[in-house]
Amino acid sequence: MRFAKGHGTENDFVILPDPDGTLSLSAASVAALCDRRAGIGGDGVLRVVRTKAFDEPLTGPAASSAECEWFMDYRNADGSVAEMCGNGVRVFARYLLSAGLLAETSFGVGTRAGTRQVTVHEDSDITVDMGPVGMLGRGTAVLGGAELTGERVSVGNPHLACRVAGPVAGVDLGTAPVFDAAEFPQGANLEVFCESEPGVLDMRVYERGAAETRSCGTGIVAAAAAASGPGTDAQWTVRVPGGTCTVALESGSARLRGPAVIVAEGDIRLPG
Ligand SMILES: N[C@@H](CCC[C@H](N)C(=O)O)C(=O)O
Repeated sequence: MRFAKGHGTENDFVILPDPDGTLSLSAASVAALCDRRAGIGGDGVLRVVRTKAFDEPLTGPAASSAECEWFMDYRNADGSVAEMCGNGVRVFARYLLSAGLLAETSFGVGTRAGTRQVTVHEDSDITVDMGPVGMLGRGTAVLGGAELTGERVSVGNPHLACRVAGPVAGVDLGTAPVFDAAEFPQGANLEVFCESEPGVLDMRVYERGAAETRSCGTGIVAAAAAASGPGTDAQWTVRVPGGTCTVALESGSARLRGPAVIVAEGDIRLPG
């Protein structure tokens, strides 16, 4: 089958075009595709399916085919399903355009968290309207035996965004954080961030279902929201190991802007 590979600030994805929804994608197949030695390698898989052909029952705010022709079926590298992926939506949009599946510069993309509106800029950056940002109160995780406290934030998917005192490079993200199951029944993504200069955050992330990645769009929004405080409108530049994005927080919603590129295309026999 055809595949493409793309990334947004080095959060990288295997893209599988499946317009008519005929592909049966097991967790084992996803993990094999994302394997960096035996597969293509990626932090996740973006299955590109027409919204009207996406037949999984949706529990959250459903994306309708009237709002968006295409649905991003997101899978983490370990094969688990996620509600949303901010960098993934940008890369998904770039793929739709480069594959000639859409020609507009503004359109909706379906996700399990609802439709996300995308705008493609002349400098080739892409902005995603990330929808409502839910500030859910304080939360904790244990990382390497030490307790970290931060803000629980929903960006369609769950996050614990923790402000740390020192440079984020000093935080050991080599082991999986342990979350309180009462606070995070579905698990969570963990962000550590500090304000390196006014209006600029440095951030690293340990992603649910993938370990440390070089960027996470929903995590960038969660860190910006945690740094601002509930109900505060603000603009942030967020630096991650894989690059830089900007976030605009306004009236409880967020817009995320950053790059997205397709780096390879080819054929692969689907593993599993
Ligand atoms: N990298 C993504 C988030 C992908 C999903 C996440 N690991 C989860 O399980 O919630 C992003 O750019 O937002």
